[in-house]
Formats: sequence, structure tokens, C-alpha cells
Amino acid sequence: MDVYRKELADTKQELDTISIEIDSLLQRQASLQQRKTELDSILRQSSAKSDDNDKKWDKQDFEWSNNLLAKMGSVFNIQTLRPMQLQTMNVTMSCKDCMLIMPTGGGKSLCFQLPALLSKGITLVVSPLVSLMEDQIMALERFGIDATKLDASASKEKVKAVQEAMLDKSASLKLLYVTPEKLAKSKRFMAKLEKMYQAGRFSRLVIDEVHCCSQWGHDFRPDYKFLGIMKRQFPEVPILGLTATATTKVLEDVKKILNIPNCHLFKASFNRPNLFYEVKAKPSAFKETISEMVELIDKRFRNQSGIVYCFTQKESEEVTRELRQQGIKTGCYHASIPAKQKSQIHEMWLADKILVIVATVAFGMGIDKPNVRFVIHHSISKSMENLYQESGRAGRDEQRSDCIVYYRFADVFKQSTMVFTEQTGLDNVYGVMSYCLDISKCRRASIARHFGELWG
Ligand SMILES: Nc1ncnc2c1ncn2[C@@H]1O[C@H](COP(=O)(O)OP(=O)(O)OP(=O)(O)O)[C@@H](O)[C@H]1O
Repeated sequence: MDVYRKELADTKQELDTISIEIDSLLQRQASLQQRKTELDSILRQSSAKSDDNDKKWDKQDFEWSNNLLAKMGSVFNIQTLRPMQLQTMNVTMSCKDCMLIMPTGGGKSLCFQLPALLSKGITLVVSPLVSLMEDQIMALERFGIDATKLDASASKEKVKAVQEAMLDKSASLKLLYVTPEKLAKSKRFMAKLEKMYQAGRFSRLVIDEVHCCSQWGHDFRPDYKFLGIMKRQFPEVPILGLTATATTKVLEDVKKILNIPNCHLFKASFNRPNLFYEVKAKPSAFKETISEMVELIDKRFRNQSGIVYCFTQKESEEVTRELRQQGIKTGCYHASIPAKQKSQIHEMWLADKILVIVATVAFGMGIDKPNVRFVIHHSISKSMENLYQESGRAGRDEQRSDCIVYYRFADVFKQSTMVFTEQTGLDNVYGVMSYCLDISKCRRASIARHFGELWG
């Protein structure tokens, strides 16, 4: 009996102790709950404050505002700015770091080209593709702006002239384009930049396609990681990162990599109201898909300019051959086509001498044709970002245009085998698959949600 009495006394004591502990935990819970409410409210207020801060960036009373508006018309022949352009330019003109996320064709280039004209010294533009730089430099030359690039093909004389201009106060050079490889691999060029910085002539660092820094993005480029040292080496130089496609996770990663945790972030809407998205079931027989496409191109898009995207070079050649056999004049474009032939095809298409280009993704960045009325994906893209960007080459003139994807399950497997080694490769393909399969949702809404926009 004594044994039981003893156990009962111990049990009561333990229960008392637990009650005391529960009381104290309940009190702690209540106080944490209260603190949580307070912290939520502080954060809400500070984000409202930073919204306020952002609001001031769209003002036109900065010391450079008059000059900015004047040059916008006189040099670029632009009468009104698009959403987020003024904010971005004001932030970067204030020497603050900024990232601008704006859809393809939205007008990101103006956001650094115009500030480059208004600033002393040289704007360094890091861009992933030489062809992209060439297009921009050609366009700048047409506006009478002195811009050039340094890449592996530059002659000794050219390198010398650029290096002189980097330090020469009276030089007219405003924009210098380089690839990330150039920065990562040429110590000599970094040393020149250091001198340019010391001379107070390094006015701004622009990083085009800034999502390439992050492994979580769809287009990671190892040399972009090197850009992380730029802020440490040139702390006074404002960084402007540009991208058409970046999820929140990618943006956070990019901020970390570039050492710009407090950069301003501007995001233009991804909705392109003039683009109409459609998904069609792809017949299993190749010829059947082609005859559907011929019908589309011949009837719905008669005499109109467009692009047909294919999965592989082989596929693009087969589609080109079939379309031609069915009487449609097309040009084929992929990475293995000789450079001269590629630029001929591109020019003929720009001049509307060829209406349809059948291409792989090699026909991509830097395409700026206003009247592309349709983009057809003969096979699905490898990610929603790619799909959005490729489709976005339609309708730059803001006229109605169609973006059609041919979808069948077998193509998901094909894509998966190509991307499974990439960090988020499979997830990206499944994202496209779910976009294609979800017939209950509006396509535009699915795209908006993918890019983190609220949509009804
Ligand atoms: N405010 C504006 N008003 C009218 N046209 C503009 C304006 N801003 C830019 N543009 C024009 O829009 C077109 C696309 O601009 P830009 O090439 O800068 O786009 P982008 O955002 O860099 O696209 P991409 O992602 O393909 O590089 C250009 O022809 C440019 O001249």
C-alpha cells in the first residue's frame, strides 16, 4: 500500500509541476503572440513607408528631369515613358542600386541608355551575347550615341582606343558593352576599370539578363557569378540589373550574389493585353500537325509575319521542309546555320521578304521586329519563362497577336531528357505541362500567377 501512496504523491507532484509549466508556456505563448502582432504591424508600416519611398521615384523634379525629358524626345524620339521606366531611371541617376523586371520588348534598354547620356563618364553594360550587343550598338549609332563593345574579336588598335577613352575626360564614348567572360577572365580589363573608377569615370554598371547569375533561374551562366565582386571593388558605382524573367526566389538569390541587398526593385506588369494565348492538342502524326499549321498560317495569319519555334535543329529543318512543300515560304534558323546565312535570313524576315521563320531558341534574344503577328510552338518550351519570352516576340507594336502552343504528352518526355541535369530543369518542364493541361483557367491568368502577379 505504501508503495501506491508514494506513487500517488509523486504523480500529484508531477502533475502540479506540469500545470506550472503549462501556465508558464501559455503566458509565453500569449506574449509571443502579442509580439508577433506588433512585429507584423511594424513590418506592414515599414513596407508602406518603402512604397511611399518608391512613389517619389516617379517624380519629375530631380535635377536631371528636364534634361531627361528633353533627350528622350530629341535623341530617342520617344514621347511618353512606359510604366516603371521613369522610376528606374531616377533611381539609377540617384546612384542607387536597382533591379528592373520588365517583359520582353517592354523597353528596358532606354532605362540605362538615356541615363548614360545624362551622366558623366562611361556606362559599362554586361550582356550575355555578342549579337545582342551588336544590335544595341547599331541602334545607338543610329541615334548618334557613341557606344562600342570589347570582345574576343576586338583588334589591338580597338582595345587601345577604348582603353584611352575610358580615362579620357573629353572622350565621347558613353556606353561600353562587354560579355561577363571578359570581366571574369581579363585581369587587365579589370585593372583598366579600376583606373576608370579612380578617375571618376565609371558612371554605372548595367547587367542585362541579370537572372543568369542565379542557378535557380532558367539560364544560369557561371561567368555571371563573378559579377559578385563588382560591388566590393567599385562600391560607389550603382548597379542596374535588367531581366524579363525572374521569380522571387531568383531575385533574392541575385541580390545576394551581386551584394546589393537593399536595391530597389521595380516590376512592370507581365500582362501583354494584345497577346492571345492558346494551347492546341498536337496530333501524334507529324504531317497532321503540319497541315494544321499550314491551315493556320494560310488562313488566320495570311500574309503576316511570325515565328515557329521547334525543339531541336533537326525538328526545325523537318518543319521548314514540310512547310515549304506545302507552299509556305519560310527561313530556317538554328545555331548550326552559318553566321552569314543566319543574318541573311534574319534580315529578309525583318524586311518581310520571308514571312515565317522556323527556329530553335537560338533565334532569341535581341529580336525586335514590331509586327510579328504570331508565334507558334511546334513543341513546348523548357520552362514557363522561356515560353513567355519566346511568345513575347509577338506583338511588339501592341497590335493583336497570337501565341499558340502545340502540346502532347510525348514532348514532355523529350524535354525532360534534355533538362534533367539542370537544377530546376524538371520542375520547369512540369510548369509548362501544367500550363498546357489546365484548361479550366484562363491562360493569361496562369501566366500572371506564374510571375507572381495577382490576377482575378
Ligand atoms: N516609352 C517608350 N515609348 C515607345 N517606345 C518605346 C519606349 N521605350 C522603349 N520603346 C521601344 O520599345 C522597343 C523595345 O525596347 P527594348 O529593346 O528596350 O526592350 P527590352 O525590354 O530590352 O526587350 P528584350 O527583353 O527583348 O531585350 C524598342 O524599339 C524601343 O525603342
